Amino acid sequence: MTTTPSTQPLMILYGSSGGTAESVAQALGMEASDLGWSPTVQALDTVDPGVFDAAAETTFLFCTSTTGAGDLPENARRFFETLEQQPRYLGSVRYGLLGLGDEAGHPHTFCGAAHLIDERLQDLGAQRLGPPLLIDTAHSDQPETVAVEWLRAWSATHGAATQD
Ligand SMILES: Cc1cc2nc3c(=O)[nH]c(=O)nc-3n(C[C@H](O)[C@H](O)[C@H](O)COP(=O)(O)O)c2cc1C
Repeated sequence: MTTTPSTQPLMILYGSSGGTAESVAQALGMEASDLGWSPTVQALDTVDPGVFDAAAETTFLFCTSTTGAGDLPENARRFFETLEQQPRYLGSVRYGLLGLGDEAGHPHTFCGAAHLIDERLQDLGAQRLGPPLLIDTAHSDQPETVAVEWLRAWSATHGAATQD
């Protein structure tokens, strides 16, 4: 538990093909509550880039696996296609990023979807808060635990209590 609770909204948006990134996102949401955030957890296909209209008061956390050869999961595609077709300036958007992938199985496209999301958001002016966490799920029995530990450190650095 943090000693300086905040009520800053944290919107956790996930892309997942087989459910692992979804499970990680749910674990992040539960931990984020304990850390004093006001989190929501949603699949990327349940929202559109209009969510960025709330960027002044909301911090975003993207969590995605990779499919194909470095591709976005199906449920993350429409969101980023819309953003590409109807680009908008994201200068007030602050986000954290988690990628899940298989480094040995896909060495050239490891966490490619997370990198795609990162490039698109930064191209539009968004600011990433800290380095992304890239989890090799082929060598991690507990990606949820790894992600939650990362969130504690990330939140201590980038949580509302540290922002003016
Ligand atoms: C068909 C398929 C293609 C994949 N391609 C990649 C890839 O290009 N890069 C990567 O890092 N991981 C790749 N992976 C690994 C998944 O991203 C990884 O297993 C992840 O944990 C799956 O999470 P999910 O259940 O949320 O989709 C692939 C997995 C499958 C089944």
